[in-house]
Amino acid sequence: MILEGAHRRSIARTADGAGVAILDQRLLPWEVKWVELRDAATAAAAIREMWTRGAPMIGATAAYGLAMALADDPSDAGLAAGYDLLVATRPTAINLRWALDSVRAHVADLAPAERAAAAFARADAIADEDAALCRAIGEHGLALLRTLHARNPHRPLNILTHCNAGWLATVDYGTATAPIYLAHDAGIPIHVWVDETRPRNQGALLTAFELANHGVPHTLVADNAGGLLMMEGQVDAVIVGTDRVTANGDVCNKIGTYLKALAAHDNGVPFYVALPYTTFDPATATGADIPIEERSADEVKWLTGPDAEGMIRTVRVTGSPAANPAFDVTPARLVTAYITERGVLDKV
Ligand SMILES: CSC[C@H]1O[C@H](OP(=O)(O)O)[C@H](O)[C@@H]1O
Repeated sequence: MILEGAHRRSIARTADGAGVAILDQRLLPWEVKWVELRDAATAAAAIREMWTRGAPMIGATAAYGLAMALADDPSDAGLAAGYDLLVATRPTAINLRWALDSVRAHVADLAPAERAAAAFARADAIADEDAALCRAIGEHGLALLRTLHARNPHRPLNILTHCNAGWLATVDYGTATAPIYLAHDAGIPIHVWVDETRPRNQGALLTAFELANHGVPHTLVADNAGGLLMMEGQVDAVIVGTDRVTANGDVCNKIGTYLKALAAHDNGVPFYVALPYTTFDPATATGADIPIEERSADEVKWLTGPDAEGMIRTVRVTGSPAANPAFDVTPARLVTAYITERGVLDKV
């Protein structure tokens, strides 16, 4: 099912203002289902179990989750318990901690009776700011894509992306996809190679869904195809999102990103990382210091999707042991530039 319109806001306050509505991304693209989160425990489950995902998106969700915690218990103990519950959901994306720290700082000195409303207001501001940041990333990235396309103006610009760094991973526009959307809308012929992104298949299920919804030409490929495509000259640039960029510019992103960066470096293909300031972590020195989330081995061993009758089923591919690191680290030396809301920077 295609959503009406193209990119859109992926989180919104409920009508009564007491909760938030998010898309259950585990069901996409087969079913478009908005679910309401009305307490901190449900918000934590939504993040931990990846009903919703993407660094800025889990930051916004956690911010609202802390506001809901304070609506239930505005005491210092309630603030601490809500913070601890939500910050423990996923360790790698710095946006989660950044957003929780921001809300906590905003309310800590307030009287308990004032905390929930102030926390919701701060969460609203975080969400609105993210949409604006991603739009600005798109504007700066658009200028870059115009320059790249001018080198071969008689054919579409070919971009490869990994995982989903789209409007589903943020409040709107996306980070890696924002320049793609704006370039398409500006009439620049663009085509996207979409890495399927095993094992959670965010590319196959989410990025392909987003691009189809926006009418952007794209081709789904196996994660291992990117190196050949670059060697054959079929990729003009790689653009990815990120979950954390450290003080020295190392980039933590979905598992497999590092291998794309190596292939890009070996083939002289520019490798760009798109991020808002909320994903930059100057307090962490290098990528070696980032906690890499290890998710359930079942994500590698099981597959979920519609059967011939359209029923969503999960099947086990193997009974063998499996390992499932969810992220890797691309050294700064392999990054051509960072596409940010402040511009395209050769270092952060
Ligand atoms: C714009 S942040 C997107 C970033 O988050 C994804 O991770 P996950 O799907 O596990 O939340 C992936 O690393 C994307 O690049």
